[in-house]
Amino acid sequence: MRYVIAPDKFKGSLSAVDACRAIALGVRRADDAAEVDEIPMADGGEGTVEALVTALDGTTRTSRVTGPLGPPVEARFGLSGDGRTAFIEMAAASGLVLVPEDRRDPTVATTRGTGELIRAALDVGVDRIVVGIGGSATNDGGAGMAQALGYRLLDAGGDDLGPGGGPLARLDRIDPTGRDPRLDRVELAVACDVTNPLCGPDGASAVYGPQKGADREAVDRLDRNLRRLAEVVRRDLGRSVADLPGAGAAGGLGAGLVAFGGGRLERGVELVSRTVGLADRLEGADLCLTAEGSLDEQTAHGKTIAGVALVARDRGCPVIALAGGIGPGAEALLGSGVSAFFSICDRPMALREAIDQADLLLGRVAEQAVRAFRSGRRR
Ligand SMILES: Nc1ncnc2c1ncn2[C@@H]1O[C@H](COP(=O)(O)OP(=O)(O)OP(=O)(O)O)[C@@H](O)[C@H]1O
Ligand SMILES: O=C(O)[C@H](O)CO
Repeated sequence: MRYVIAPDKFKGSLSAVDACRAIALGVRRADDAAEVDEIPMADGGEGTVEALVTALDGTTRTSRVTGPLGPPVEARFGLSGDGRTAFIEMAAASGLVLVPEDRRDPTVATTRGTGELIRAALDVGVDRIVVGIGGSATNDGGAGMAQALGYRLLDAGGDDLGPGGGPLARLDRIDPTGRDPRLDRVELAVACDVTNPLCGPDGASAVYGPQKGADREAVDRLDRNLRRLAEVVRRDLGRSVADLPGAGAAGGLGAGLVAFGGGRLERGVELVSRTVGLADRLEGADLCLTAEGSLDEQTAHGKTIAGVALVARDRGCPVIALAGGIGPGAEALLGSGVSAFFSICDRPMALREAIDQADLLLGRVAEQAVRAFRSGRRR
């Protein structure tokens, strides 16, 4: 039988590549004639570059860029095997994981490093850039990225704004004169991990500000500032960005990539699925195994497992989902292409233990799931 293995990462325990490997071992134990296609998946957040580079036989490069709080970080980006497409993950340059918990502050954290990574990709001469956005430390609407790409964001006195979502309160006008002209020659595809709009109760600041260290007062201020940015963008650049689904991903970087880079926003898992050719690879497959660290109501709303299941359903391929933890609302997946889901935990255990043994546990449950599937088929 032919199996497609298309898991996301298990945050904190396994990368998507590791998860593929663990599941494949289990599948082969249950079916020694198994034909296995391993496709590491991602939703735009952390792990996106690794998944795409692996799926497309690409290579990686490292660039020294401005970190979220200023001091430089070494950030990795990917190139497809043919060198035509670059894969960037905003979290590599401007991610929350780069900032210790007690220093998280989206009023000062900047996306400048992400803009510098885009410049590094332009230096390579690619004609398409895929930017995965999510897992950010920032809430600056892509202002820092814009500055790295040559835009000037000016206050009423004609001074350039400093880094972060805070200074946007003083934004008076945007001067695009110094914009990197190479942006006109590339296609910018943006893989968003969420579909939130830029502002308001469902916007970037209100929903994701607190996890980045914003208190109530800061959330209100950041929300007003992003609204101001959207107004000035509309007036000076002629683009309406605030209400696009995904505009509020990565602290409004979604909106910024459309406004300053002419990007197109897409749900991350859909863009990744298309880029790795998931639909074609599912054609004629007997079973798809997908997985993610945690499976709950959110998963059903467009995260990796749900996205993989939709593509598989279109191809008539049954899907079994495996997860570290299963939370309330997971049943919603059963109506959208997932035949069954299982937790990898085979007895009551602490999270630490489940994380430490994730590859072993994942392989075991994959093996049992395939045994059950095959015995059902034989009847
Ligand atoms: N091996 C494991 N066993 C049990 N639970 C795990 C394991 N690995 C991860 N988890 C749980 O899954 C959670 C992370 O879920 P997941 O990997 O789906 O990331 P996420 O935050 O939903 O990712 P993203 O926002 O990038 O989509 C962890 O906080 C942990 O509770
Ligand atoms: O970075 C963030 O703000 C969240 O991951 C949502 O995109």
